[in-house]
Amino acid sequence: ASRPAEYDYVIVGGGVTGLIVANRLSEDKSKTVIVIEGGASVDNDATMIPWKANDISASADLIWKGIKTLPEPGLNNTAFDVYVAKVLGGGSVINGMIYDRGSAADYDAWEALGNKGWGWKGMLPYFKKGTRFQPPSPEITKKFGVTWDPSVYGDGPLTVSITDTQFDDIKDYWAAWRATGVYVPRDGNAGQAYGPSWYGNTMDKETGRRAHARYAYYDPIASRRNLVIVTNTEAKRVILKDNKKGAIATGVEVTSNGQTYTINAKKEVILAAGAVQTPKLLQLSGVGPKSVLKAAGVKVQVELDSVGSNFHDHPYATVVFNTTTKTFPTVNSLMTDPEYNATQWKQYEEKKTGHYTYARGNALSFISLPDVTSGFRNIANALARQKDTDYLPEIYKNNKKLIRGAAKQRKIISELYKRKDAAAVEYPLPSDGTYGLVGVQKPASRGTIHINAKNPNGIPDIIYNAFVNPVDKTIIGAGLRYMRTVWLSKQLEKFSISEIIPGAQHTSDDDIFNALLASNFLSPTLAHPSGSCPMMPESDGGCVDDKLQVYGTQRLSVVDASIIPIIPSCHLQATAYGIGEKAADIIKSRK
Ligand SMILES: Cc1cc2nc3c(=O)[nH]c(=O)nc-3n(C[C@H](O)[C@H](O)[C@H](O)COP(=O)(O)OP(=O)(O)OC[C@H]3O[C@@H](n4cnc5c(N)ncnc54)[C@H](O)[C@@H]3O)c2cc1C
Repeated sequence: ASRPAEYDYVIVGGGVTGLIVANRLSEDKSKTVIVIEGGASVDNDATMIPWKANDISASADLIWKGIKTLPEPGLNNTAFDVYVAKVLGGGSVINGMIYDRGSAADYDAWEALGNKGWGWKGMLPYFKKGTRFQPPSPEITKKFGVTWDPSVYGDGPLTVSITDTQFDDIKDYWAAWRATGVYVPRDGNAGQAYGPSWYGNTMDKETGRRAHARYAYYDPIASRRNLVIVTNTEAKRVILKDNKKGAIATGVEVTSNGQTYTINAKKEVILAAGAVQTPKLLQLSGVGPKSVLKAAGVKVQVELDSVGSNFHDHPYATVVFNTTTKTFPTVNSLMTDPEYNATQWKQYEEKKTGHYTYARGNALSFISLPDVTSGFRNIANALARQKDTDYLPEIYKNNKKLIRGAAKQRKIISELYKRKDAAAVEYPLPSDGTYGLVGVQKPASRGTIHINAKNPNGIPDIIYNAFVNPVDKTIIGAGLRYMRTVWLSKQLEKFSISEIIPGAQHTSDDDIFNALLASNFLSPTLAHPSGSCPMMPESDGGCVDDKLQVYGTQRLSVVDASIIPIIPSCHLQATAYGIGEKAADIIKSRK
């Protein structure tokens, strides 16, 4: 109760982007900043020990409960869990810890959609500003041929490191990838995420701990008096007052311990609640599609169909192989050998090194469509030839702006499909190839997030429409056939690899897709929800402009993964860290 109820900046969501913006805005002692976070501040083994990043069940209490998709029409009408972090630090506290940026072409695509300054050149300074690279030891660097480009990291708060625990078998998988002849960048994070590359983890080698957004951006500055973080507090809606120039955001209504109160914003309300919750909050505040708001009994303040449109992620297939190895230790030894486990745990406790500092690996292959298949032009042309209204969600049907924006995206994606310097498929580069992944990096399908008419404050109606656009299915087929050529190459013969799921007998696109579907080995989400309040011109169905302001409003912005117009070909956190840094500068420079 002693807390003031008015701040210059009210930030909703203390996740990756929210905490970066909070840190940077509160650098100016004359500005007051509050962050409203639904989760708690938590440190436990699951959030601190890198190896635990492999075990999502260990952090099961740190997600928003019960969030699921509606039945997905492209996936046998199955409903899927949607993992959304509920903890101070957001997704970075529970994610897989890999730090990888997209290729230059990915961000240039954002700029091509009309977002000035959001291309690779505009993003790189912010990627650098946020990060500090901790290399592996000289011995490990030499033994495994690890490469990186120090010029694309800076001296920032987030440590990105490659652990000295690597497993010998990865050398064979690297050899198999090299033998394909694809381009091998020195560091995919230098705008060259096409080809196999080493990548760091969000980890601090000095402490052996996961480095997350709270660890990097809040703990070191927690004593600032002009920055307040309230945890276990949920934002319910943004308060918007009518104004001649559009609805003006004056504060946020929150609940905590059963009490509801308002926190006023003198300068700006900044939404950083993530790509699932931000569109919900906007709609509960009266900003969104009229039909959705009316059905839910919410008064329309700003009619904006783009809120909750353009929703997408990286849909993927899990592929299972039989492999054998005589090597010791392997990545699995911690689980299979109690004695080894005990020595590794001791080493971690005493020196903060060893197997427990290994998260989910340090190498990934992002591969262009021309490298994946000689039929890349047919796929690109099939997408380009689709009608502007094909395969789009209902809300697009009568909205010329949404259709126009979707058509522009489709054109850009089909061009990216023809380029060798932009990736269409992801394959982790493992030290054990038992579980493979074929990840669709530039999906053409689009979904929506809309508040539920019967229970607007509850779980929203979430649908990815994954694989509804047939082009995405084709990419799974082509992607798997290409992966087989790598996994069955001479370089990997010693592992006696054979395919179990979907099974080598399935060779056509349809066959592969249907077999994966029948085994439940397809998913619409790699926990990279994006795009649900896209940054694009308003006339193209955008939700925020390139200064991150919500159309039709004043003093209201979005800074999280919702603004991503087209998902980059990479895991998402590095991009979210970059967006957070850039967003802070944009907000600071407002007149
Ligand atoms: C399980 C999982 C695994 C992942 N694996 C990887 C990976 O290996 N590599 C990678 O690069 N990326 C990964 N990601 C994705 C990455 O973590 C996210 O892209 C990133 O965190 C997005 O940042 P954000 O700021 O948009 O949202 P978040 O970091 O999710 O932050 C949003 C915050 O807002 C809070 N919030 C939401 N609604 C409200 C409300 N109404 N009131 C108050 N607070 C609210 C949430 O509790 C949360 O803390 C993973 C994500 C998850 C969940």
